[in-house]
Parts: sequence; C-alpha cells; structure tokens
Amino acid sequence: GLYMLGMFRKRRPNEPPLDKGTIPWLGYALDFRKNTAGFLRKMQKKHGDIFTIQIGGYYYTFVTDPLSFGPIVREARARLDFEKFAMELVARVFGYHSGTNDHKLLEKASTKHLMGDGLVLMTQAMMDNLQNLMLHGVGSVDREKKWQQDGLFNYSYNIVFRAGYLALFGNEPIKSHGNSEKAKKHDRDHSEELFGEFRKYDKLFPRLAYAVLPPKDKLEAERLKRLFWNMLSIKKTLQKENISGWITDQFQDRADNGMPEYMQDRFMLLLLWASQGNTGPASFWLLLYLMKHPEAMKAVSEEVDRVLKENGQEVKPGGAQINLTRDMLLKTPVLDSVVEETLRLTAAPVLIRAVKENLNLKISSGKEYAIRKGDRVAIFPYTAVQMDPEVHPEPEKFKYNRFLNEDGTKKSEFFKNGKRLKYFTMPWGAGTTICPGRFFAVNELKQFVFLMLSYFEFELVNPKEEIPDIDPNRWGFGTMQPTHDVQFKYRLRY
Ligand code: HEM
Repeated sequence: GLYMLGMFRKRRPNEPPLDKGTIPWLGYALDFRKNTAGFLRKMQKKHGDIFTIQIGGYYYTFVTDPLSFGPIVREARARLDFEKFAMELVARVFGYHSGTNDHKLLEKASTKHLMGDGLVLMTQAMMDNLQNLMLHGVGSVDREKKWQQDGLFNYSYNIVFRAGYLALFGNEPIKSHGNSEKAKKHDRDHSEELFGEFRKYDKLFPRLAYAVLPPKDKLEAERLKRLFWNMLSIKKTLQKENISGWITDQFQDRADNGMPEYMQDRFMLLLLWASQGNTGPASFWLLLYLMKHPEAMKAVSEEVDRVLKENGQEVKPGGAQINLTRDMLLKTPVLDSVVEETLRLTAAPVLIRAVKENLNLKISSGKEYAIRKGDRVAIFPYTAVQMDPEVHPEPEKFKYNRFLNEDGTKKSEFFKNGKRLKYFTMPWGAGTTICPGRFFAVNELKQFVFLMLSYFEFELVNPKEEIPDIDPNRWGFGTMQPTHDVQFKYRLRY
C-alpha cells in the first residue's frame, strides 16, 4: 500500500528533480486541476527546465525548455507512446473503445479530406453553411437594418460550431422536404438543438475528463452521451446529403475492420467533439481581439476588401452572396498572423506521452536525464513557450503583426538563448498527435471573420469593456474559454 502511495520513491542519480507534493498518491492533482498554468509556472520557477511531479498516482516529467521539445515529440512510439493515455481518456469521455489501426485511419482520412486539395471542397461546404446560418433572420435590404444583440462568445461559438458540423456531417436531403428552403430550415433547427446539448456537455467536459464529476452531473453526462450517440448515429448520418469524405471514409474503414455499428455511433461523438470544441471559442477570441485593437481591425478589413476586389467580388445592396474560395484564403498574410497570435494567447493543450522503457532524455543544455519506465513525459507549451517573454516580447499583449516580417511575409524565426526555435507556438500539439484538422480549422476561422467583416458592421455594446480572463478550469484541453461573455451588436452593412 505504501509503495502504491509513492512513499518509497526517491530521486535517483541523473533523474530530474522529484516533487511528490504533500498528499500521498494524489500529489499535486488538486493544484494541477485548479489552475494548470499557474501551478506549472510555480514549479518551473522552483525546479527549472525539467522536473518530475506526482499527480494522481502517476509521475509526470514536465519539460519546460522549448529547445528540448524535439527529442520528446520525435521519439519512437516504442519508447514514448501517446495512444495508451488517449485510449483511456476517450473511453471515459465518449464511451469509445478504439480498434486496431485507429490512429492511422484518422490520419489517412484527414490527410485526404482536411488538407491540400481536399480543402477546396470543404471550404465550399463551410461557405454554404455559414451563409445559411449567418444571413438568416438578420433582415434584408427591403426591411429596416435592425441591430441585433448577442453575447459574442455565444454567437461565434454557435455559428462556427453549427456550420462546421453541417459541413462535415452533411445536410438534410432536399428530396425529403420538397424544396431547398425547407431543407435549409431543417439544418438550422437541427444544428441549433445539437449546439444547445453540446454546450451542456462542453461545460461538464473538464471534470468528466478528470473523473471528478459529482453523481448528479455524472448522470447528466451519461444522458448527453447517449443523446449524441443517437443524434449522430451512423443510420441517421448516412441519410444526409453532402456528407464529407472525412466522415464517410472513416466509417467505411472501420466497418471494413469489423467495428460494430454501436461503436461507430460513439466514434461520431469523438469526431464531433474534436472537430467542433475548439474552433468556436477561438473565433470568439479572434473577433474580440480585433474589436479591441482598431489598428488590427483596420489592417484585416483592408486585406479582406483587397482580396474581394482582386476576385471581382463586392458586397452591395441586392448583390449576389460572396463566394470565398480556398485560393482566396491563401492570400491573407495579415489574417494568418492574427489567427496565429489569437491561438498563441488562447490555445493551451497538454502533450502527454507514456514512457514504455527506461530512457535518457537529453535537454538543450547538454545534460541527460534518466526517465523511468511507467512514468509520463509532458509538455505544456502555453507557459513553456507561448508566454515566454524571451521568445515573444510582452507575451500578454495581442500584437496582430507578431507573426509577420517587415516585408509583410509570414514570420517563422523566433529565438531563445540565441538559438532558433522549431516550436515557437504549439496550439495544435506536435509530432504524431498534431491536430489533423488544423488546416481546416484555420480556414474556418478565416471564413467566419471574412464574412463577418464583409456582411456586417459590429461593435461591443460597451466599447470600454475589458477582455475577460481565461477560465482556468479548462487548461490543457485545447482552446480556452472566457470566464464570462461580452455583449455585442451587429447589423447588415447594406
Ligand atoms: C482552433 C481549433 C483547433 C485547435 C486549437 C485544435 C487543437 C488540437 C490539439 C491540441 C489536439 C491534440 C494534440 C495532442 O494530443 O497532442 C487535437 C487533436 C485532434 N483534432 Fe484538433 N484542434 C482544432 C480544430 C480541429 C478541427 C476543425 C478538427 C477536424 C475537423 C480537429 C480534429 C482533431 C482530431 C480528430 C484530433 C485527435 C487526433 C488524434 O487522435 O491523434 N481539430 N486538436
């Protein structure tokens, strides 16, 4: 028992500093969960670039020197494995038990449909769905242009979640409704209902992942899981129109591998959460930073106008809807920098690998550390690099051109201790587990901002309102959410 509680573990020669915390077995679990960023900052100050801490019976070695990330991210799976930890987590939060080759299948479908040429189709699908949702119920030229008011977080998350969901999981077939307007209405209603339920689940998510939900909330999480398995079931999804290849290929590959249908239904929930849980909150921060930084707003607006003009498009009264293509979205260096800067400030995943055999980890100072089999190695890029003032001067500040060179091209040279960094911001993670949807996600964010700026004028209800703090409960899970919403108003420009 004492062994299990970690009482006998001592630091051995060449091992990183060991800090077990004061509570047996739990170690620092409570501090870590309460505020991961604040806690790790304290540990980094106390122990330096590498240290081992106890969290809920496991020993985690955190590496905080970004010049030393390479060996961890690139280490062979036989020694540092990501899958075991991920499998336990997805079983707990989605009820999904993965099959053989699961990760390979995900990579294959994502490379084909969410990157490169695959993005041409996805951009078009996203465009159609965004316009269906954004331009409905906001008045028209014939009617008075009325201001609408909403919470900016609620509005952005709602629109981007629903459009992204419809673009990936498909639309209601027109033939079931007789005409396209009725089918579009069905898409709006159905996606609104799904978003409402998803937000309930989203709020429970961090405590569900840490397995610390009280019984009542646990029941609610169970109810929600079942509801999603049903709403997203393979039977219902395959009846849709315009389903993305990302969904159909993954379904087909798993069916070929003999995965039963009820497990495929659960997999759909995993895909929904992975694809829709981060982009909506990121779009909120993006619009808010623009509204609070007029020079950034001006630079992005000018870029949007230029790209539209170069493609012979214009938003005008009674004019056609704009059609933003993948090619047009490749010509926006300013907006790219704004997206990168937004994610640097608000995306904060933890990367975790299980140590499969004893190994030596060499860090950038040249020193080698012994890491024990059975432990875990972790990186939290938010405090380690995204907020490092040496890498990003005045890291708390939003600087829209931080990722632009003086000649207006993309900047990717950042340094620490005089050495160039490969990993200078890591919103998508890195290595084998890097987010496979990152190109589609950036596209979605850019499309949303592009359409907001083209179709609407919008402002904060209280222009003096400060940018809200980050909710500390979600550190480690991807894009952060604010502690509270901010009211804004918007209306059609023409
Ligand atoms: C701003 C938006 C997004 C952010 C910040 C983000 C970030 C991340 C991060 C940090 C990971 C985990 C990396 C790791 O474990 O090391 C991840 C995984 C994943 N993301 Fe994203 N993501 C975003 C949007 C998307 C979108 C739009 C899609 C799909 C359309 C997507 C699909 C996935 C999938 C399927 C995984 C699991 C990959 C695996 O199991 O290896 N993500 N994402």
